[in-house]
Amino acid sequence: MESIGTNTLDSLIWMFADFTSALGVIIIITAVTPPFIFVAVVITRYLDSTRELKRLESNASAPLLSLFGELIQGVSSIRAFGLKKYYIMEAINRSDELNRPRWMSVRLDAAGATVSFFCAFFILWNVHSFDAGLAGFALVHALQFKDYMLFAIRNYGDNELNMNGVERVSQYLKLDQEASAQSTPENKPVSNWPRTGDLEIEDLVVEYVPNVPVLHGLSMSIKHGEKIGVVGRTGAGKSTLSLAFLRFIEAAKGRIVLDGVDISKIGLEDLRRNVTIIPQDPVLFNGTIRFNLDPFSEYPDEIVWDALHRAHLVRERGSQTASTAISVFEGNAIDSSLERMSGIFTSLEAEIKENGQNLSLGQRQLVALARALVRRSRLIIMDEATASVDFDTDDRIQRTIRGSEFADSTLFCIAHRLRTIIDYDRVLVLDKGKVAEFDTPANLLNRQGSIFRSMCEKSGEFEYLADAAKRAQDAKQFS
Ligand SMILES: Nc1ncnc2c1ncn2[C@@H]1O[C@H](COP(=O)(O)OP(=O)(O)OP(=O)(O)O)[C@@H](O)[C@H]1O
Repeated sequence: MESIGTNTLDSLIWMFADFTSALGVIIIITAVTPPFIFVAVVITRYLDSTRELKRLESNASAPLLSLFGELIQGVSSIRAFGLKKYYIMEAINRSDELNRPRWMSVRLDAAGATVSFFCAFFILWNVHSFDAGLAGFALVHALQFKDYMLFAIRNYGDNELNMNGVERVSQYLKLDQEASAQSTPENKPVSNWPRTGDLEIEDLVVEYVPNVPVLHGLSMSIKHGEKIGVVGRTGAGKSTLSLAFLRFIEAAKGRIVLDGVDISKIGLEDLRRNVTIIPQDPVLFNGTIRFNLDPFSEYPDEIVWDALHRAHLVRERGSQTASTAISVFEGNAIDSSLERMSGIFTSLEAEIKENGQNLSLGQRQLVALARALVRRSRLIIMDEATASVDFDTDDRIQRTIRGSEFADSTLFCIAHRLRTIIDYDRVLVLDKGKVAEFDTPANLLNRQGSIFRSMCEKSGEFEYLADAAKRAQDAKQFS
């Protein structure tokens, strides 16, 4: 964008100025020495190839520069593997490639010299019939011809590079746009929508490429507050389903109805404010932890602290205001509001760097979980949300999810770790974009030959999973 804004116009103007000047010179010399027109035609044809050479020169510089980068970063590995000779030869070859098009300037010099030569030759040939002033005028311009052409071609090359940026922007402009973010008065859901997490998925077909469905007509009915584990082989369509809930991909057919409202009919803002996704790699913003949990400052500090506590991002419960929570840690003489070693927050003003660079992936996932806790959405989707935390933390998070915090929320949890979802209400097994199995974990485990049973067997912890599923089933029957 910077090169479009600053360089493109300049190089365009200079290119036109230089080409016009070169054309002016050709006209002047041709007027004085008419046979020059033949030389001009030959030279212009030859200049077509010099433009191509300029493009080759630009292309050849990237491999050489990237080789320098590799050399600087990997110098110890190169020495360790004795690859010095290889890299020296590679550098020589790449700089040869870069220098080959540089013959362009030599050829241009030759072209310029040819122009001056022919001009001088013609003048001398007709020396008696020429006015001295006119001869000098033509010769001076003939000598400048080379410079004009050199700059015109240089600007032409720069211009081609800058135009790559313009071309990319124009491609982006042609991309399909998302649906409208705002609901219209006719399709705006009621203010407290969704009151329940009742969900109906009816014959849902989703495709990334037209007519190539990834989800093939999924249909299911989920009751308010149900916890659904979603499993399946890689590429089965689990993440696609989660993207469809937020309409990152629109349904090609069928619909998703949340608490009686077809989600495809409302504005994206209303939908995405009310559905929370905790993705595999959560996005965090540069700012404070408070800003990351509650960007629109809609909730009091107590709720934000509570969410941090439940997501295991503060050490002690204590009192839940910022000032008192800091005082809990006063004895530790913490000079930062984020304890670096443990990733525990001691102030809501703790800094989060761009994209959460100062947190581990597991900690970023916990922050995303805290975000969901603050919003208490009725529909929560966790896409491998705890894949990067240790078993113990995962276990505690699962207890939080099953606890009163999410009692009112319908939860979809995509998990490769089967123990994460083994005591959920139901397990959805996706296979090649279709519902292969959908039942309680205990029922699926008891069904000989079920995909879920075979996944549990292959996990190496079948006994544990079978026991946990049975205990969960018994607990539900008892309650
Ligand atoms: N952006 C995309 N464009 C085209 N096809 C895609 C795109 N993203 C995913 N797919 C295809 O959709 C299918 C389902 O992918 P999806 O990511 O939903 O699988 P998944 O079950 O979540 O896999 P994993 O467990 O590895 O995350 C795959 O066949 C994949 O190739």
